[in-house]
Amino acid sequence: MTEPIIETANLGRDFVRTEGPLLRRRRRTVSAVQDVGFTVAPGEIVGYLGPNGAGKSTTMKMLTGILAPSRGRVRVCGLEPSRQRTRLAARIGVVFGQRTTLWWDLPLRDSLALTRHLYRVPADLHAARLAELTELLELEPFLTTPVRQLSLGQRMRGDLTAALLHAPELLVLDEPTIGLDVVSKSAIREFLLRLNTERGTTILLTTHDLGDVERLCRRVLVIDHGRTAFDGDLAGLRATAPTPRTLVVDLVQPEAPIVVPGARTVRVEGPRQWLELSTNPAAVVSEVARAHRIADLTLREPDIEEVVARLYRAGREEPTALPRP
Ligand SMILES: Nc1ncnc2c1ncn2[C@@H]1O[C@H](COP(=O)(O)OP(=O)(O)OP(=O)(O)O)[C@@H](O)[C@H]1O
Repeated sequence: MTEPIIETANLGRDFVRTEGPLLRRRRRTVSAVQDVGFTVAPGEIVGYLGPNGAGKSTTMKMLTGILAPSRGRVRVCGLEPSRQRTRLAARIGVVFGQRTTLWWDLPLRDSLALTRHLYRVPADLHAARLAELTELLELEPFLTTPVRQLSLGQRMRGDLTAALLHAPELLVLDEPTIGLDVVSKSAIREFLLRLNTERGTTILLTTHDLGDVERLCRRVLVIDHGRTAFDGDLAGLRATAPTPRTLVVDLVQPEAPIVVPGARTVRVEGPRQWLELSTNPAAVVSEVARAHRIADLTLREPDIEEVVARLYRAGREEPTALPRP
């Protein structure tokens, strides 16, 4: 069996916070990450999901060596991140969507040249990789533009290039498409897919954008309150937190809310009605068609956002019953 590229077990990290009014300040220990355990094999794309404050960034920081764990085990590329940070930096690429590692005042090309020195990449290798990434990420039009003048999408492409010039085995991304428009998001996603399939680069990403998850992640890890709450594929996640499918009915003309067995009309807008299904869609469709004049019908699968939200709610109601694979 191949060695995992990421390995964590019983991983935890506490922070001491000072709280309360000035004269009665108290120190309180909070566990940002309580008990996280998962492994990632080379070549996987894994989405690391969870609500705000669940512990995603803290985990990422432990994986990349920025933070030392308070307890538990973490190995990345066979190294202990916080103790072997420099060696690890040569093997992984990291992009935090809301921050840039590029030099703000330099043209993108010069900023990327400095990155080469940082990672001690030989000049010819750097030139070849830069040419390849320039083509894949379409950097040419803005290579001479100072980083501060780049759009968010252009800067993200620059940051990805900087993270990949030393050809890392693992790419760790924290919110890689945050704030980007639809076209830029799609360009980044397609690029990441190619990187994974053509170069075999392993990718671990946090995201609140469920389009990222649906397009990229064959596997998702859900973290809630600092613990691994789910580890599996999207279909498994959907099955874990069953969320009804919706039948969208376009009637020929507006009508009162439809009443049929096996469905509940949850929304009406003019001639369009949304029916939440609790049974086989075929039965509902034939019943609706029998009793109403229909212009169009669409069956909608539950949005993954809703599925994840249901999983969080389930976790809060019954924390010990969280599904594990
Ligand atoms: N340096 C710190 N000192 C004190 N508390 C911290 C620190 N860093 C994180 N925390 C707390 O730990 C918890 C987890 O934070 P973390 O940033 O890892 O969550 P997250 O899942 O990345 O959230 P988001 O999606 O909002 O980025 C939060 O309650 C946060 O306030």
